[in-house]
Amino acid sequence: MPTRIADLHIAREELLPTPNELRAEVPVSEAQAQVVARARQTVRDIVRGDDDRLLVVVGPCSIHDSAAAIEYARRLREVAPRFDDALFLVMRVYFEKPRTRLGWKGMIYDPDLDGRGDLHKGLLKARGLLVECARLGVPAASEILDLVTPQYYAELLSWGAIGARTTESPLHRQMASALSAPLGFKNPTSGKLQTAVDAIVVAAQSHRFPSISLDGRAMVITTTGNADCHLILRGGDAGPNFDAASVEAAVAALQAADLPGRVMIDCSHANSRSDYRRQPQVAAEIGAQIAAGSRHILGVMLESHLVEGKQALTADLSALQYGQSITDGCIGWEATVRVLEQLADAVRSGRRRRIGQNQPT
Ligand SMILES: O=C[C@H](O)[C@H](O)COP(=O)(O)O
Ligand SMILES: C=C(OP(=O)(O)O)C(=O)O
Repeated sequence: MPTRIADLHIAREELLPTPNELRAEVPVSEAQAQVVARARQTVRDIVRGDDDRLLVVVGPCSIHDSAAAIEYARRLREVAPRFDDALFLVMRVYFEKPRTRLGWKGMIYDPDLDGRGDLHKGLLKARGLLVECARLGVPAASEILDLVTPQYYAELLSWGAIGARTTESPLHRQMASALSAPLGFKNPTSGKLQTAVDAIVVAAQSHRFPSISLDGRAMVITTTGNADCHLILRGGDAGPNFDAASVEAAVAALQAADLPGRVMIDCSHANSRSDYRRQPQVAAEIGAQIAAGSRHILGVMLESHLVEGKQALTADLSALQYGQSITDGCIGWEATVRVLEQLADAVRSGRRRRIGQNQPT
């Protein structure tokens, strides 16, 4: 018997459809592609400071129920025109969750919420939901965690994130250099800003690395680099980093690397000390900086769902409450609208203040 040295820890192997096959099953129309392309251009303009509105990435911590996600998207579409002069709303449509230890890994990995891990179904549902968002005219945002799955859906994103746990990963940085959407790098969970600043510099460069083709073959791609990456302050081990002094420190770190001194601030995660009820207060303090005329804040992130709080995922799926998160706690819909109103007022006040002081708007 030959000595077995391969696949000692593989229990099962199953084929997935190729990205092209999945794209054919859930196609994107020209009208939907235009929604994505237009939203990306607006996000790009905001990131570069050519559009003085605030980018607001808002929505559930994770999607586990397509119906609730579509209801959320509809509500966002309904309120968006009220804020259009001040805010550009992009919905969090997050399918892949990086866990601190163990836990549900998101809709792509486990769409049936039962641990079976039907990735084919997960990819179909994820892509279907992104197409539906585009059909509704709602720009979508997601964290890109896996290195293979983006080929199945990333062309539908208007904004992407590399999370706190992967900002230091060279593989995620080079993957970011390939992505077509503008993208934020979270500061790592340690809170060390330089890691995310380095990531932005790396992602802007061209890289050559192995990937999977749309026909499902191994290939080498050469990227041109993604020039539309920015920093997201999400707090860290030492506590929050949304206050004016932290923003100033982040701006200095970016400028020292010859990058524009502009950041997005996450109101959740370590900035809320993982308590969703603190998000409105964090947003209010960010709003105060914007109202005082700061142009350093390009965007804000909120974890928000139809119903506030979070619930445990158990084997009894019938016990799940519709519209409530099964990962991080979220603010509810009414609180979300109030936060959006306050942020929009802050943007308008900041504009007036800069005009009064003859500063560039
Ligand atoms: O936003 C999501 C969570 O904060 C992240 O996935 C980590 O979650 P966990 O610490 O509950 O695993
Ligand atoms: C996982 C997330 O955040 P972070 O990477 O900051 O923990 C998230 O935004 O869903």
